[in-house]
Amino acid sequence: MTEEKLQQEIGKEYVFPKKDDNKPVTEEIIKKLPKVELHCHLDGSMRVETILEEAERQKVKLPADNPDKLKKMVQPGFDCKSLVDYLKAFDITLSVLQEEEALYRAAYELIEDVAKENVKYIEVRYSPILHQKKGLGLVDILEAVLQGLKQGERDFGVKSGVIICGIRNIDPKYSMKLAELSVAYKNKGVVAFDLAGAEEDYPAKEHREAFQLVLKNNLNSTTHAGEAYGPESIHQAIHYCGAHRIGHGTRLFENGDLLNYVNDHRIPLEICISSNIQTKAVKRFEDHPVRLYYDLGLRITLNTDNRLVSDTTLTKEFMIAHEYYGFTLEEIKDIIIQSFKSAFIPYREKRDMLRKVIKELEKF
Ligand SMILES: O=c1[nH]cnc2c1ncn2[C@H]1C[C@H](O)[C@@H](CO)O1
Ligand SMILES: [Zn+2]
Repeated sequence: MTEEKLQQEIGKEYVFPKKDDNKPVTEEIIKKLPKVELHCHLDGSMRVETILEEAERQKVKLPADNPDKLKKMVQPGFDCKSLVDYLKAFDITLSVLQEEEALYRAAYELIEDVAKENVKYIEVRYSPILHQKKGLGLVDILEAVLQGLKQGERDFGVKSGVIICGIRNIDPKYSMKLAELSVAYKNKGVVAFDLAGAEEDYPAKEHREAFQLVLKNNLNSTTHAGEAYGPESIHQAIHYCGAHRIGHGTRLFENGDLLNYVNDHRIPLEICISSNIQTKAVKRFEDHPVRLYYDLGLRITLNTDNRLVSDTTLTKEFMIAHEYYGFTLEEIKDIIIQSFKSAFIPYREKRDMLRKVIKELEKF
């Protein structure tokens, strides 16, 4: 999109600012910065070795029996054609996530993994209804993950919250059940309700009853939107479902009026750059609107989406932000602070956490 076209769309004069912060940005530094992750799917972020071991333990047949081959099958990479194509990888991860032991392990290991890159707080999302193939109940599926996360916090010091996902392409009556589960676990580990899955042909407003229940019970919500469909999808997420944050929001720039609304209301965007290139939300890294969003003052956060499926880490995502869009160290620290501000943590607790984080960030 040309600069002129952008200005027409956004309805305000847009000037690309010059940045004169010359501090080096290296993987080593980014890894050490205290970070927060708000958009990370449990079933997309397992270790490949764990999938193999769990398959053996549970006698589940996988389409490949060694880590390299299996990786190729669960990492669609940049040749992936669409979101629907990308989501096929989850058939494999979900095949070994149908027992409490495996759910506990996946949650625990995710905390161990993110601790290695100094993530201080993570919101882990998944959809319990996708884990019922062996007959587990929704509460057991949630408890297993909560226990894994808690043990992870004890061992590695990373705090976390669960976001429960309804699925767009599954009957909305199940979203309602998941919304009820989310409300029942409010202040007991669940921090929000979300809607994931195939976006095109499955509008969020079909699930608005679930969102209404969540809202009326004073629980947070976020919605995947503007990833495989245009800004109309983001409009629905906000105005029909009352989403407090937007998952991706990649195509928000196509509607300047809505973009201004999102900006004015400080609605955070959970941006996942690598995932967006893979699902073809944007064609090339160069085309991603993250720089534009930041410069316009939108509240943005950087995330992995799926550590295994997208073959990434939060450190990698920040390095991409630096290498492709010129984010400086000061800007990266600013995004980290914005991310903390966007977390679904009670205000006073968040304020205290933020103070500590800012002190730590000042050392870099
Ligand atoms: O980027 C995504 N967009 C929409 N749905 C997604 C994305 N990543 C994962 N999912 C789906 C697949 C998982 O099974 C489900 C719950 O984590 O959410
Ligand atoms: Zn996602």
